[in-house]
Amino acid sequence: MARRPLPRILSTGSAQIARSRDLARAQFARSRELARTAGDSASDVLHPLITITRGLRRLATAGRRRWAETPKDKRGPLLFLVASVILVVALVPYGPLLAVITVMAAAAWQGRDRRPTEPDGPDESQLERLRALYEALVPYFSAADDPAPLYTHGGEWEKAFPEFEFDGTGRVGRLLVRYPAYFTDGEAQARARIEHLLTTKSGRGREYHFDWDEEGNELTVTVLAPLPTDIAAQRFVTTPGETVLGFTDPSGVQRTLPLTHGARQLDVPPVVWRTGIRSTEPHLLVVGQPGTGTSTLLRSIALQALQYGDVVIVEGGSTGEYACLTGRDGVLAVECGLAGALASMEWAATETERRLIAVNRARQAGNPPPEDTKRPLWLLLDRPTAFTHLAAADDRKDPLSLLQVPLRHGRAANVTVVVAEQWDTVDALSDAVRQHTRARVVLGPATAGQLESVLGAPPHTTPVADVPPGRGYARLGTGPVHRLQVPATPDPYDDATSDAHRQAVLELLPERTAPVEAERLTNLEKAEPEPEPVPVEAVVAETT
Ligand SMILES: Nc1ncnc2c1ncn2[C@@H]1O[C@H](COP(=O)(O)OP(=O)(O)OP(=O)(O)O)[C@@H](O)[C@H]1O
Repeated sequence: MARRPLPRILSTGSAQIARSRDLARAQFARSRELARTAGDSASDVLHPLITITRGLRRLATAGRRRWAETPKDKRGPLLFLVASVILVVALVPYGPLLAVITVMAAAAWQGRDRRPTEPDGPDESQLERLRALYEALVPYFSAADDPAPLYTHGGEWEKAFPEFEFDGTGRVGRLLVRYPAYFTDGEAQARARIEHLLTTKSGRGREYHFDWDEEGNELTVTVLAPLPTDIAAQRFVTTPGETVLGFTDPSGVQRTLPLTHGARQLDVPPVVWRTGIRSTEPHLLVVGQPGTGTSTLLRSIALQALQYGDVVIVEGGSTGEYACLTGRDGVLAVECGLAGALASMEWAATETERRLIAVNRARQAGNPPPEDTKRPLWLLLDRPTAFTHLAAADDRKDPLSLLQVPLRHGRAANVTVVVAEQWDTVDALSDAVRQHTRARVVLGPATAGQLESVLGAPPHTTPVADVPPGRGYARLGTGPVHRLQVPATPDPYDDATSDAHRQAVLELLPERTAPVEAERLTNLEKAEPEPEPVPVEAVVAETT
């Protein structure tokens, strides 16, 4: 079909608009150029005056400091000496003129710019580093039949590295690498080879971020600053339903969190996990090696959850790391034994069903959800697979199998499940746990394969050799993989805990209400009516 021409009035009108827009842009550029030239000339003319003024200010400050440092009993003689000098200068022929010239010369000398002049380009050792990097990349970024290769031995590295920055130690801090279009940047293995090479050649012991621009055939390598490891647990500025998992890089998230760090106030980018009815990642799985901080993360989550909800803790490690929470307001149970874990999980499954039925009934009657379904309930399970083995040996039900209902219907019933497991037992987790925990955290050292198996995507940063406790990666659903540092939330009953961190955790603990709390769960169980079958359509509606 032939394209119809634009009506004449429209085409001439739009051409005029475009012409006037070009004219305005050119005028704007010209006036900006004029302003810049005028600014440069003014600063050239005024430069001596600026230097002398700066020098006079420095001389005055030095004089004031000298006066303040002089002991009180010596100030009288000093004043007398200064007055005598002024008198002599005033009486000597040309004295005042000479004095003014001397003061101006001294001020000019004092006011000179003392900043070390920045070198125009890289120094010899930095050039050597760039050349070495370039040479190392030649075998990966060249092809025998390339008529104009960007990478050749002894070639021009300046074309391959158009932008670079060095840090204070003389190592590369940021580098823009251009590569030929035929490099297979879509293949994970090809990328990994380049990333590994750049990491080793640019200096080990640091974390690097790799940003591949496939369209532009460019790779930006950035050295990441270490995440702060000593931020103590505290009340975070969040809304109900938000949980701070830890802190990350400023480039990864839009938001910052005001924090207290010792005597200082900081704004730190957080990884915030949203739970509740509208959450797309209603449950969390944390995996790590022993001692990497998984229990610390669960304690941090518990302290935040207790602000607005109730918490049930099931601890398979039996290390007593949650003893500080026992009997606190809102802590329904802290279970370390199989019988207790089974009872808690049975109650949790029944409670989830009860809430679901109540919410569905209210909806069908056109009413808002009842009040007793709104308070968030958190089930925190630390190494629950330990009970799987015990239950099998004792011929009893596996507490993990009871998690199916809270995992499946928890979102609609305001029930959130957090499971922490170690690498060696992670395979023992049920399918339901894997399927419904869409928020994921990996703490401590892990191979690229392990990270991908839990997070579902590789991180864009390199791992460090020495990983501090609480360091790892977080991914919420299908979002980006963030570097993560969990806030220091140690067990306050641990002797190794520092006083400042112990105090920080103790201040966040709710009031102790035991022994009433110890009986609360049992009472709840007794008062619980027999669960009614959940209407199938309603459940489907909730979970989609
Ligand atoms: N975010 C953190 N900041 C500072 N120290 C931490 C952090 N996380 C953990 N630690 C310290 O590391 C040690 C181990 O932490 P944690 O007990 O939480 O690890 P874990 O993975 O649960 O291991 P385990 O199950 O063997 O106890 C503790 O001394 C703890 O204080």
